Amino acid sequence: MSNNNVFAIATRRSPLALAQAHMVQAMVAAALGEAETAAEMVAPIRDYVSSGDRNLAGSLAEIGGKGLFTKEIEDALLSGNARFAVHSMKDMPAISPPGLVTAAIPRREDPRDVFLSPTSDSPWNLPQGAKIGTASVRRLAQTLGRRPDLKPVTLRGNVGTRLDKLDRGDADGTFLALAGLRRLGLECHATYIMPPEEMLPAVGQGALCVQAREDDDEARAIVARFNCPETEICVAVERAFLAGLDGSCRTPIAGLATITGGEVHFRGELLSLDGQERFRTERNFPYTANAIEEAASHGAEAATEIRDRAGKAFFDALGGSAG
Ligand SMILES: NCc1[nH]cc(CCC(=O)O)c1CC(=O)O
Repeated sequence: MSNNNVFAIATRRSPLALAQAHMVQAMVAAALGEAETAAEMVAPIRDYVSSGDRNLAGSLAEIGGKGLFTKEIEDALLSGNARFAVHSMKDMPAISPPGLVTAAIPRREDPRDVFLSPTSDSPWNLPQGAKIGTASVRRLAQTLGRRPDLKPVTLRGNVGTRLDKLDRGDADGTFLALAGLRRLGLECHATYIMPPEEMLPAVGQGALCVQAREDDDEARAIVARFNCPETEICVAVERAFLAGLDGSCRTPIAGLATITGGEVHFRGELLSLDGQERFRTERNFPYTANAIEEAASHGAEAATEIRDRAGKAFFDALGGSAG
């Protein structure tokens, strides 16, 4: 496993993944003290087609859930073909594969979801029985909870593909992460930014994960320079909450931590697939940089509370492993 001097960055080939990899490429060049014009030389981008991208039929849950979008890229790291990998934090499995670590979490982009529709200014104002296009069990449950009459349709594919499908009338409305739209320069397509009170985002949404080999001290030291301690704490709370509840994407789970005035504020929720059952909790605690484990313990404790309140029957009904 040779560490060549080039800091190659592995990524998926989708337009969003490439945009994110280019952002990290610029950060790596800056951390190395290189001019932006040298970025492609010092940190070339190597793109891979993931099994998640190859299997676009069916829902994520059916195909096999999280990990599908990360495996090929992680293999590139482990084999030494790349020094870094860039992932959406939202797509990361609960547990890091052996030999790899999250080496940096850059400052988070806006974590909120957006609603997109050619005809309606909000999901709540869609006509009776309208088609809502989403493959996300979380977004669907959160929507059906308030609008059980809406008809779910699958609208998978890259962000651009989904916008095309929406224009063609495959659905009357859909949801996307604001972060992704922004990174693609497509924010103008957003119809309505969902307040977290109306749609709590997915755990990790809007954050990036810069992964490296655990034993690659040189690579880890470089990206540590653009790690964002606040984002790291927020992601630690949210991911501990997710891990404590299930961690798969078959369960409608949402979680968002924010920091204001030196306080971490966390909200988490678990829903039934039809959104009719909903368990919410909150935690507030002082922000301390680097207190990752303490932050994670708040998320884990919030998960235990929700798990107890929901009860075994709730998880059995989901058919999940979170019994
Ligand atoms: N599930 C795919 C995925 N993974 C991360 C993002 C958005 C970017 C982010 O959350 O940082 C998206 C698309 C979407 O949900 O709209």
